[in-house]
Amino acid sequence: MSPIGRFVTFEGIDGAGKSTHIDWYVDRLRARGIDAIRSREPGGTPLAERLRELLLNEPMSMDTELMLMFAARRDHLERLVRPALAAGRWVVCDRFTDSTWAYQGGGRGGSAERIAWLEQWVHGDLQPDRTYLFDLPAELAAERRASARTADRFEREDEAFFRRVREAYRQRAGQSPGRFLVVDGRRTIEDIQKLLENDIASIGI
Ligand SMILES: Nc1ncnc2c1ncn2[C@@H]1O[C@H](COP(=O)(O)OP(=O)(O)OP(=O)(O)O)[C@@H](O)[C@H]1O
Ligand SMILES: Cc1cn([C@H]2C[C@H](O)[C@@H](COP(=O)(O)O)O2)c(=O)[nH]c1=O
Repeated sequence: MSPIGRFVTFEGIDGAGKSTHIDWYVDRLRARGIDAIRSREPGGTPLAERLRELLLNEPMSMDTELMLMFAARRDHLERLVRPALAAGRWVVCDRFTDSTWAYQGGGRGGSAERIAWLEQWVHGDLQPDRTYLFDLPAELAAERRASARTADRFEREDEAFFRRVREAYRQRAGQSPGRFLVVDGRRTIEDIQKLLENDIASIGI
């Protein structure tokens, strides 16, 4: 019997700690003999990475941003995610459509109806099997970002924007408690790793 692929996503406001843990998580899966790949959105394919460059750096309207996010996602799904899952691989992805609900919906105040329509069109019933939401107050995330790197177009948004994004994420997690695991980003890296390690067993190995 062929192995079952799994789709795992990492979510959270910028600076909440996703990138710190995702490589470690993929390594832990591989140590258990799981064929896992890491990807990210926007991005993950040559075309989607080019769209990422634009999305993170080029000024654009809210609607253009929303449509480019989904254009990048469609390419990523067609060329990388769906083939990998069909081959029984695990795809561990830094952000997916929950980011769109949180940033373009919560942060920018975009129409929920449009996001829902695009979500249905672009990926139908495909949803992650597990989503880790790294939850951190906006002011703490801003402090962590400041010491880490140069800000892109999203990271230059003010604290009120990130408070709305965080709230939208928390609402999403409340709507799908079976899919989400909310990780308190204030915990130590070691504590978070223990939590993730324990969780891997619960998602079907
Ligand atoms: N649990 C933690 N405790 C203390 N510092 C942390 C913790 N997790 C991450 N950090 C630090 O916070 C900073 C931001 O973390 P990281 O880059 O992982 O965030 P991110 O959520 O991936 O952000 P982005 O979405 O913008 O890429 C880094 O300097 C990292 O070392
Ligand atoms: C998928 C997706 C992403 N974003 C935003 C969120 C982040 O600020 C950037 C990506 O940067 P990261 O360092 O890789 O986290 O893109 C968004 O607004 N909407 C989305 O759907």
